[in-house]
Amino acid sequence: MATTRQRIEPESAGMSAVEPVMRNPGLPLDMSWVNRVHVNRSAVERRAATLTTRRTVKKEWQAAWLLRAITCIDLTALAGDDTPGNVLRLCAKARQPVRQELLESMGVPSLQTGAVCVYHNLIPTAVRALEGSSIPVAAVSTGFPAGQIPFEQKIREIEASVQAGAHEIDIVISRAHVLTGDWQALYDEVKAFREACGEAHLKTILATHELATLRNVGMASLVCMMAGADFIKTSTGKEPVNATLPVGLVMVRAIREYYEQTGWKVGFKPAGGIRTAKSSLDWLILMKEELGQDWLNNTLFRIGASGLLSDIERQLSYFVTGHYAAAQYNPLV
Ligand SMILES: O=C[C@H](O)COP(=O)(O)O
Repeated sequence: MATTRQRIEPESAGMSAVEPVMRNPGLPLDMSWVNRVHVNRSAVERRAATLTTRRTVKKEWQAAWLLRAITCIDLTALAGDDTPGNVLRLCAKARQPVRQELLESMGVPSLQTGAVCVYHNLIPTAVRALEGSSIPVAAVSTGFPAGQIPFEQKIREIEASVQAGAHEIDIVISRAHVLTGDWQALYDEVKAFREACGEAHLKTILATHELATLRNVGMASLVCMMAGADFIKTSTGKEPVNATLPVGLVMVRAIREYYEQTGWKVGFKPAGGIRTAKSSLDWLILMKEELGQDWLNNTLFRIGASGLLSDIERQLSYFVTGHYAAAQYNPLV
């Protein structure tokens, strides 16, 4: 039975109104800036390792941060066996990510995830299921996850997804452009994707594990932002290694530098393999420490995850009741 615990203030849970962020318009490719990117791997690894040990988030604050993490989740179904039925359940979960009795115990009237993320063919199902809510539908695109389809086909896929009602488009970059050092080709590709998106927001997936070096990750981050990316995203969730804190650190430092140089705020989305409440807190800590409060909301931060919500709900249930719910009472999302 849920008992009422410390009330969670909406602001600390990231549920108060957030100033709209003007979209990054991009700028001409500046190779002198891109070539200046240098990454000291051991310094990055040291900083990533200490980031999450220097700051701990306890009790009420932890519950507030977990609620905030939920508001930032791109709740994802990207499997070969996805069906309209799965996506309907996913959308219901996006509307009500945590049991109402738990929310009431924390004094939180309502909560929803940042977005629902699906393959192109399931956009209409998601759009219908989310009607009347403010939850955007994100679609993966451009031959996700490998991106090994012709350029024209990629453009048509983006246009078709926007036409079908997607508000956000998660594209994969051509890793070959990075691996061959053809930064102009990467810039041109992402700029064309941004144009094809129109009003829909563009998230550029770097698939960092396939970019060979952290320097390439930093350079690709910068080129995508120059080409007009609204978000830079770590991974597809399909690489052998997906979101890691060192890679995230390189990417958020690139975001910070881009902001300092241009005044434009670009969002960040770690994705792939994020399954525990503790790891969602680690990513929030990274954002707070490196980019500050402005990035701690779902206009500038998303977590791409298919299997994170159930652990967060389990931890919130513990916070409210003082014990963990038996496995059969935990949701399967
Ligand atoms: O963009 C989101 C990722 O594909 C999700 O990856 P995941 O299934 O490992 O959580």
